[in-house]
Amino acid sequence: MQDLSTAFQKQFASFLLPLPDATVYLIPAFIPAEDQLALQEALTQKVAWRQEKIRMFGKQIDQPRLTAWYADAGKAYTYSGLIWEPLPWLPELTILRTALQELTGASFNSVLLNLYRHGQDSMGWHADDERELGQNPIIASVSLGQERTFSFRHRQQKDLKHTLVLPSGSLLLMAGPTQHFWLHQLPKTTKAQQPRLNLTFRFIY
Ligand SMILES: O=C(O)CCC(=O)C(=O)O
Ligand SMILES: [Fe+2]
Repeated sequence: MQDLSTAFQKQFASFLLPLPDATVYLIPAFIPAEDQLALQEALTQKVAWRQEKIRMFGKQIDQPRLTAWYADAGKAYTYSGLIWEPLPWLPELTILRTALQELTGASFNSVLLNLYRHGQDSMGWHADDERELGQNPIIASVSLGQERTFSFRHRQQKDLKHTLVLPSGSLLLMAGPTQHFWLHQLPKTTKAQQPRLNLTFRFIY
């Protein structure tokens, strides 16, 4: 099982969200403001974005976002009922992976990227609890571009909810029992119009 380093836990204690049964940190300025736009543009251009389909009510419909998956060779991942074959790491992704590993003390061997083209792109309620992520996965989620609302909902205590805003350059780190007890989503909005990139770094066993 993976763990956040003691150094990280000390340094970022004040960024820990007050959620029961969860370990979630929101670090607003993980990527310096002056680097955000260039990184967002490079990834938007270079990433091999795909429009995947999902089955809904027996029909094939477009997922409301574009996606891509980069990982170490030999890793296959099932996500949203799809089997993903990894693409080799881009330099920009390697730099981010290394920075995240140094910051957190955790290891990451894959990254799922989401491109929300406008406010009608979204991700529904789910937990990142696939078998290959192991017991208490550490998921490092980096956001670039349009800030969007993100919410948590407790699986058993239905009145427990938490909504936050993910600004450009932020790092949302989910660890411990979070996926076991909570669902999360990125809802649609009529407000946000600009694109948003999201990168979730994971460790696949
Ligand atoms: O776009 C986001 O912030 C959420 C992405 C997410 O939950 C996922 O990729 O599993
Ligand atoms: Fe997720």
